Amino acid sequence: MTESAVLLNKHEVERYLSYEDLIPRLESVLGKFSKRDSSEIIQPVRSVVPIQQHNGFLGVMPAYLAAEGILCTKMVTFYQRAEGSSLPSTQATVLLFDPEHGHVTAIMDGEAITAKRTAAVSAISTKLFMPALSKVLCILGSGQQARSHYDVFTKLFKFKEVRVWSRRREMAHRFVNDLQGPVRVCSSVKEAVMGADVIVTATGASEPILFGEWVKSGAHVAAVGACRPDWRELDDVLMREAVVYVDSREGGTAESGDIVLSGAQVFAELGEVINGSFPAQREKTTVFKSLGMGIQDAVSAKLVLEKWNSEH
Ligand SMILES: NC(=O)C1=CN([C@@H]2O[C@H](COP(=O)(O)OP(=O)(O)OC[C@H]3O[C@@H](n4cnc5c(N)ncnc54)[C@H](O)[C@@H]3O)[C@@H](O)[C@H]2O)C=CC1
Ligand SMILES: O=C(O)C1=NCCCC1
Repeated sequence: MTESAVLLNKHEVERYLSYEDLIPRLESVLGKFSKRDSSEIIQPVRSVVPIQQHNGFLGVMPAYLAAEGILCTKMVTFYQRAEGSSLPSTQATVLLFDPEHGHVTAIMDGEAITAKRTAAVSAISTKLFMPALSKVLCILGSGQQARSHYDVFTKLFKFKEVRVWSRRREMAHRFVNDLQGPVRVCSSVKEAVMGADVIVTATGASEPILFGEWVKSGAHVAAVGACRPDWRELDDVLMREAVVYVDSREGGTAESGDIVLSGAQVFAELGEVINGSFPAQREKTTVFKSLGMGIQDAVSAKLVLEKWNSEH
């Protein structure tokens, strides 16, 4: 008879998951993943079930990390919501298993994990690729990812100015009213991104909203949305002129409309830069195209469970 699984809600997951603990674990697992040693890590590209009738998708994201003893899967739904909907567009649950015996050890909220680990990975890309002496951060979007990116970026980096643009101006104001620091609300994407050193795109857009002609040469773009092969956030000019990094080459090729439809070449994975096998071309305009990976959820969930265990 196995012990019953630990159940952790969003509030608990948020409390146990700190960026200080998470970032080094993500760097380490991204580096390991890029070595493609299948005796160490198994993580297929996620399976996605379209729910066409309701403008949604269900993604299943399993991962096994042998050395760490982590067996995990996240189930995530993502919907294109009507503007003003009060429902979150991304919802998720994470299951951890005992790899030796196969039973479930923890069931936890995956929304907080998805928000924090995605922002933490973007922060890793920004640390590697942002221009020296970066002063201006711009965030496009005002949802869950915009918020987690704001939190970690302003914690880790010293920007002099933060700008935000959202499709509906009142949503941008609501976003800003919830924050401690000063943020400038911009009325167009162009106004928001002109001269910015670091740009985060975290929207539900399916057509390009960010155009290369507006992006300062040498800027870094962390592109988080457009996770379907026919969706875009970035235009062809930006995709073709920038040095493109991804979290996983397989994910980028299968799921990113920005990569597939622009015909842009992927230069390297984040893990390949972390391992030193590819350079960080900091002096060039760079795009980190994030799709999200099961291994990122797996190390995050393990961290949460470790913290919970240490208190119980
Ligand atoms: N790369 C990754 O690992 C992950 C990516 N995502 C993706 O990131 C994006 C943001 O996710 P959340 O913050 O959870 O969503 P959210 O619903 O909380 O926020 C979405 C934001 O995009 C804006 N938006 C929606 N449609 C738009 C359009 N057509 N043009 C411009 N803005 C638009 C909304 O007004 C809102 O500000 C989504 O595309 C989601 O699928 C989400 C989780 C992980
Ligand atoms: O990695 C994830 O989790 C997601 N990626 C893209 C779509 C929403 C969830």
